[in-house]
Amino acid sequence: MSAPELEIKGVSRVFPGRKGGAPIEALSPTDLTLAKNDFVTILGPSGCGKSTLLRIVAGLDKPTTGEVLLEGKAIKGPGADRGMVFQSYTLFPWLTIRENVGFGLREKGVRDKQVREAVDLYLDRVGLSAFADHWPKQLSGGMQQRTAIARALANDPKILLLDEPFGALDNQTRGLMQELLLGIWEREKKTVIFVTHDIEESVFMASRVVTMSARPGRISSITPVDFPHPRDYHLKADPEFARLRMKLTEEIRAEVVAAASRG
Ligand SMILES: Nc1ncnc2c1ncn2[C@@H]1O[C@H](COP(=O)(O)OP(=O)(O)OP(=O)(O)O)[C@@H](O)[C@H]1O
Repeated sequence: MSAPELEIKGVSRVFPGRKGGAPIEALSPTDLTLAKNDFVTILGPSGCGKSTLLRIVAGLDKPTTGEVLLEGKAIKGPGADRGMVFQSYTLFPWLTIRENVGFGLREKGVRDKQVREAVDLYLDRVGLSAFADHWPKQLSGGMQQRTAIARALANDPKILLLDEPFGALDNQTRGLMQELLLGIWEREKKTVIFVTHDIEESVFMASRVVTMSARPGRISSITPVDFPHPRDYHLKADPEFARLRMKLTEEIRAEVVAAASRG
């Protein structure tokens, strides 16, 4: 295996209980290592700590124990080396699509010409060149998420962190977005962590599917997904794809049933 790109080592998170209640162990000590160009999807029932783990990797939250290393360096806070895309549309409404995509680069003091080149390149990659001068509110949800992906990529991060990025989209748009993101990943070879509730999506996108169980959140399985690239929607009809989807459905189902019986 090549040198690890990201190492999650013994990372846990305990939140203080509300109003004197018992503390909440959102994440029990967790280890996960990603190689460069890995595409890991994280799948699990609601409340199993997926977002907590992603926020810690992003540097938006601090672990109670453990540490996260990116290319051997401990993560201490948010940084341009990690690009985030959330489920809710997070574009700046007062900036045009072009200005949104170029925002991070401008903040870093990159020269205008380079900003323009990067913005043009990534708007082209997500198919939004014709909308560069529109405002976010003039775009559909899918187009806003494409802009958010272009914005994350324009900063040339080492790793992309996506928290249910297609969760609010209709099924058709979602399928197209999956192919679009995979196409970009196949080309750019970024390292990706992608949180989703959707089992089919988790298999379609991933090199490895990590499942998590709740209370306290922990990794319950890691499933390699070896289908070749480029992948397109025909893969979803493949018998081996159906077998993996069923295996994960059963795992997650058992988790949800167990969590419900714990009350
Ligand atoms: N700031 C906080 N304070 C207290 N408890 C929190 C906080 N953030 C998360 N939790 C709790 O930690 C647990 C894990 O939450 P988290 O949002 O990471 O789960 P998740 O798997 O991403 O859920 P979902 O799929 O519903 O988004 C939950 O029980 C949640 O209520």
